[in-house]
Parts: sequence; structure tokens; C-alpha cells
Amino acid sequence: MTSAPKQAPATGDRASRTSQRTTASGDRALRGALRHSRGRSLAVLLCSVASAVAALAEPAVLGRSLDLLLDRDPAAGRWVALCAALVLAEILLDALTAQLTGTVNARSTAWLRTRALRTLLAAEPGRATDRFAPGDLATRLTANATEAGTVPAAAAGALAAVLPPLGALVALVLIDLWTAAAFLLGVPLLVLLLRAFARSSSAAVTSYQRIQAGIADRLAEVLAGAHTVAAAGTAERERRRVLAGLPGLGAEGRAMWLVYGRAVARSGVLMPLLVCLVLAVGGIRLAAGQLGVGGLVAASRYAALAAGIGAVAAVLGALVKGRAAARRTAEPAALPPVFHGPLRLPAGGPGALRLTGVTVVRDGAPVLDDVTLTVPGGATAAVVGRSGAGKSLLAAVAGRLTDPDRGRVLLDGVPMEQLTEEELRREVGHAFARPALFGPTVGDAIAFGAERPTAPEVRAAARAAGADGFVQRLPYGYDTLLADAPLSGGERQRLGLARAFAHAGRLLVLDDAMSGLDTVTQREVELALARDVRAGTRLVVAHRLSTAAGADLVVWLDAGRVRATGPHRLLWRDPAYRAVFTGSEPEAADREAADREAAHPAAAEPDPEVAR
Ligand SMILES: Nc1ncnc2c1ncn2[C@@H]1O[C@H](COP(=O)(O)OP(=O)(O)OP(=O)(O)O)[C@@H](O)[C@H]1O
Repeated sequence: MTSAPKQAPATGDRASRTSQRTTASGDRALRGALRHSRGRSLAVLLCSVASAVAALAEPAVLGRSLDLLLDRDPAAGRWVALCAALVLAEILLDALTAQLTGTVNARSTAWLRTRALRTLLAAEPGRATDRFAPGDLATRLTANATEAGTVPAAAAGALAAVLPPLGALVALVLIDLWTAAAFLLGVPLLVLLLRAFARSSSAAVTSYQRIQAGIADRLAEVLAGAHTVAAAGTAERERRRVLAGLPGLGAEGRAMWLVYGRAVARSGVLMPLLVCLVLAVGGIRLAAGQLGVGGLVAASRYAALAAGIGAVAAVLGALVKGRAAARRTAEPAALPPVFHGPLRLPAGGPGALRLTGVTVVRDGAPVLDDVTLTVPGGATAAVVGRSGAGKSLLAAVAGRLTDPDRGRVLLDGVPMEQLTEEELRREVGHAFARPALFGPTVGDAIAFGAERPTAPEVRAAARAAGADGFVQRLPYGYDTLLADAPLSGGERQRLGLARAFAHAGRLLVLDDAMSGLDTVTQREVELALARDVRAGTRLVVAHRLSTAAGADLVVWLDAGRVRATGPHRLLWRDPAYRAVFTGSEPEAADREAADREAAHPAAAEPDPEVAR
């Protein structure tokens, strides 16, 4: 099946609405993560606030100790001990905060990632990869989720980060109004600095993350197509294409560091200037006898603490980065889930399949157009048609891997979307041309499904799919690790078929699932399917004439529409139908058919069994 173009660029109002929506869903995800680690986040908040309080109390206690020591007051010992206790408490609380922050980060990341993954898997198959390239999705669920996961702890720590500077300012006011006034002179500059930092770093971070995901995506694409790239001799060109984003990434990275560096440099100049100013004013006040030595020491320490407001830039930076990352993680999680109803199928039903007026629209155009057909219960229907006719889409709709935009699909009279998920997946099976195999071992790959078949059932299914022979020859048979089992395309297909057979329900959809089998093996598998697998309705997408000839009914698709349904032998009289298999124009197909008919004469008149 052809995939749709990735993420069309949005423009103007639409782009801004999309951006607002993704920001809102990112923030919602962050609130969820915060709720999930509420207790530990609160502990981070309490520990960091307690540490900040200890840091705030320390200069005052130190100043007081100094004054008492200078006065040779016997109470000085108690104050020195208090000072030491405060320093110790600060160290212990910081260590605890670091440990708790690590836990909160890990839990929040896991929550965000699980949530995104759950919604991705609950969405219609293919929807996510239609909208997001695989490498991009991988980055969103790994690196971006990790960055977003730091937000709850960073938010809890942010309060503690502003507490010492603000508290220090209050302490300055209490110690001496003039020293506080000297410090306040520089505050407007500080505020401007922080605002500029938040604004410019947010844009650079978003752009950096987007380019990074682009590189990851192209890399995943090239790795998946490594054989094609090698065969085409385009490795160098692909290397350049994958890394094409590097200069942009470098530029955004430099921009990020430049913004950060400028903020640090400006605050690096501003802060010592402020402390010097406070010391100068404090010195004048000391000389004037308005301030004691301890007061001056405390004021200088508080000025340094208050100047630490610049460190808030780092916390702010982490929050900005995390929020941008949360937006990216939450975006795929906004895909709508597939709806499942509460109904079950009638017991013992034959698996009659009915499609009425089924239309599937992709990229604004119908790719299945008003398809109506009936496959009687227990019958095998072959779906044939030229490449791109819509066969795979029809198979996906019939097995409810995708929902039609219009029309209905009924199994034994029950609308598919009204079935419970368990009933749907128990009664409707699929096999594909390029199956993905899951499970540590070969046996697990066949057993993979909602309900696990027994080992004899797995073997029986493998026998029916023509897989038992080569599986037995593997070093540990069914227990061979998939990673250690070198499989050809046809062998993979047979394992995929075995998986479908082991879980066969009343409807089995085989989408080109035997294309890699030689004709003799295919015949054997078809016989075994009829003989050894649970009886039911089969919908078989096929390009081979023998499959159409062996089916009870053929559904002939042409450009997304049903051109005719009927038995193969009757459809075969139509040169256009024959051309589907011979690949030639109808006239040439006509000649070929005439030659064939000369060898195997068949009725020539149109037949009422063929529906058009
Ligand atoms: N997700 C999608 N987005 C856009 N177009 C799609 C999507 N899926 C399928 N199509 C289009 O629908 C049409 C039918 O595709 P489908 O895969 O069903 O064809 P097919 O008959 O199975 O072809 P083939 O025999 O080559 O496998 C094609 O033109 C394809 O480009």
C-alpha cells in the first residue's frame, strides 16, 4: 500500500491554530505527568524549598555569629554550631533533591512515553505513519519524551530557585535599606535579560528539535532501504541527504548556545557589579556606624544570593526546552482512537461478509469508491485488479484495519465497528505480503496474538503454512531466536501465514500473503488452508491467476470501483479481465485467450452469474 505524503506544511491561520492546539495538548500532557508524580514532585519542592530556606538563613546566622565572636559573647558557640548545622542540612537536602529529581524525571518520562505509545497503538493502523515519518516518531517518543519528563521536577525546583534571590532581597531590606536600594538599581536589567533569554531560546530549541528529528527520520529510511541504496550505488548521495540538516542543526545549536552564553555573560558582568555596589554602599554605612561588621558580611552574602537570580535562567531554559519537547511528544498522542462497540457476533455464524457503498478517501480523493459486495459465509473470494486498484485498501476495510469514510462493513450481519475489540480480533485474522514478526523466538512469532495458541496448534498452523519444514531445520526449531533465524522473504511470509492460521477466526484476510511462495508451495498451502485450518470465509488479495481460478468468487477491482464480481471462469471471457493477469492490453489478451481457449474450450456467451 502506498503511504501518503508526510505532514503537508500548514499555512497562515491554520498553522497558528495547529500550533496553539499542539501547545495545549503538550501542556495537558505535562499536567498529567505532574499529577502522576504528584507525591515525589511535592517532595522535590519541599526539599528544595527547605534547602533554599537553609541557604537564606545561613548569612544571617553567620553575621550574628561573627558579631558575637567579635564581642566575645559566650553565646557565640551556639550560633557557630547553628551555622554548621545549616550548612550540613543544605548539603543533605541538596543530595536528597537530586535523588528525588532523578526519580521524578524517570517516572514522568515513562508516563509521557507510555501515554503517547498507547494512543499511537490505539489509533487506526497507518494513521500515525501517514502523518509522521517513523524516525520522527522514534525521536518524539525517546529523546523528546526524556526532555519533557524533566519538566515536573524542574517546575517544582523552579520555585526553590527563585526563593533564595527573592528572600535575599527581603533580607537586604531588613538589614539595611540603602544596600537593598543599591541592589534594586540593577533589577530591571535582570528582568529584561531573563525575558530575552526565554523568548529567543524557545524558538531556537523548537527548531533544533525539528531538524534533529528530520535527520533521524532520513537515517531510519536509508537503513530500512539499505539494499536498494547499495544496488542503486547511491550510498554517497544518501549520506549527504541524511546529513543535509547538519548545517542547520549546527546553526540552531550555536544559536542556542549563543543565547545561553549571552545570558550567562551578561549576568556574569551584572552580578559582580551589583555585589560590588552593595559592598560599597554597605562600607559607607559601616563607616557611618549605621551597620555592624556582621551586618556587612551578611549583606554581601545576601547580595550574592540575590544576584543568583541569573541561575533562574538555567531552570527557565530547562522548562522551555521541556515544554517544546512535550508538545512534540503529545502531538502523535492526539490521534483519535479506533472506536469499538459492545456487540458480539452470532454464535456459530458462517462469516458472511457484506460491504455496502464503501468509500475510502485519501488525500481528498476516493481510492475506494462506492464498493458494494457480498461474500457468502464459508466462501473464498479472490480480490484482483491492476496495481493501485485498491485491493489492499479493500482488504484493510474488510478486516477493519481501516474504517471507510462512507458505507458499512457487516460480518454475519453485525456492523464491524460495533464489535468489541476482543471479538473483532478473535474472529477476523490477517496475513500480509511483508509480515512483521514479533516475539523472541520463531514459535512466539507464530503464537503472537491476543490469545496464545498451544504448542501443537502452533506446529499445526506452521505445517499448513508450509513453514514446519524450514523451522525444524533451524538450530533450535521453534525455540530458535528470531534474531538468529536467517529468513528469506518467502519464509517470513509463511511464518506470517502460520500466525494468521493459528488464530484463524470466521474471516481470514490474506493480503498478497503468498506472493513470495513458489507455485507448488502455494498450491499446497491453499489445500492445507481448506483442509486443516478452521473453516470460514477467506478474502484473498492476489495477482496470480491460479488463486482467482481456485476461488469461489472473484471481486474485480478497477480504479477503486468494483468492475465485476463472479466466478473466474466466467469473468475470464472478458478481455479486460484477462489483461489484469497477462499485463497486456485487452486486444492482446484477447489473442492470448483465444490461443488458450483453443487448448481448453470454454463457454463463450455472457453469464448471468457475473455481476457488474
Ligand atoms: N494512506 C494512503 N494515503 C494516500 N493514498 C493511499 C493511501 N493508501 C493507499 N492509497 C492509494 O490508494 C490506491 C490503492 O492502494 P492499494 O494499496 O489498495 O492498491 P493495490 O491494489 O493493493 O495495489 P498493489 O497491487 O500494487 O499492491 C493507490 O493509488 C494508493 O496510492
